[in-house]
Amino acid sequence: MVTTLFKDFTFEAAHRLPNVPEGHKCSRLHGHSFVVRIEVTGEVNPITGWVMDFSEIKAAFKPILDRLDHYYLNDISGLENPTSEVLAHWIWQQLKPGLPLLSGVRVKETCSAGCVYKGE
Ligand SMILES: Nc1nc2c(c(=O)[nH]1)N=C([C@H](O)[C@H](O)COP(=O)(O)OP(=O)(O)OP(=O)(O)O)CN2
Ligand SMILES: [Zn+2]
Repeated sequence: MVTTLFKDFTFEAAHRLPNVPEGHKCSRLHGHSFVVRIEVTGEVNPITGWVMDFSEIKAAFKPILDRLDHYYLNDISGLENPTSEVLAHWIWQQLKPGLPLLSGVRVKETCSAGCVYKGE
């Protein structure tokens, strides 16, 4: 049986979007309480009853979370234009080598807006 697990993380960060049209509100410095959902897809082990321990997802994501929480995202290499889309792709690239079962990265900037990246 194959299932998809998810684990949600939150972090606070500031950003601005440098490539939006002049006068766009997002060209100004502002912050979000970002919510990131990490999804992992795999076979359920018949003995443990899980694909992997949720704590393994937490451990894999922690070093990445620590690079984002309470930082100015534009200062991070690869996040010079930190849209939700760019951030989701960046997180995927950082996380996939250490979490091969990764199947999705969802980034929510606000309660009503965000994106999902599921690999190329
Ligand atoms: N496709 C994208 N569009 C926008 C992004 C993005 O990353 N990808 N980002 C922004 C801004 O960062 C903005 O802070 C969030 O956008 P928005 O949903 O417009 O924010 P509001 O809370 O002001 O939304 P309302 O529903 O209008 O209150 C913009 N667009
Ligand atoms: Zn924003």
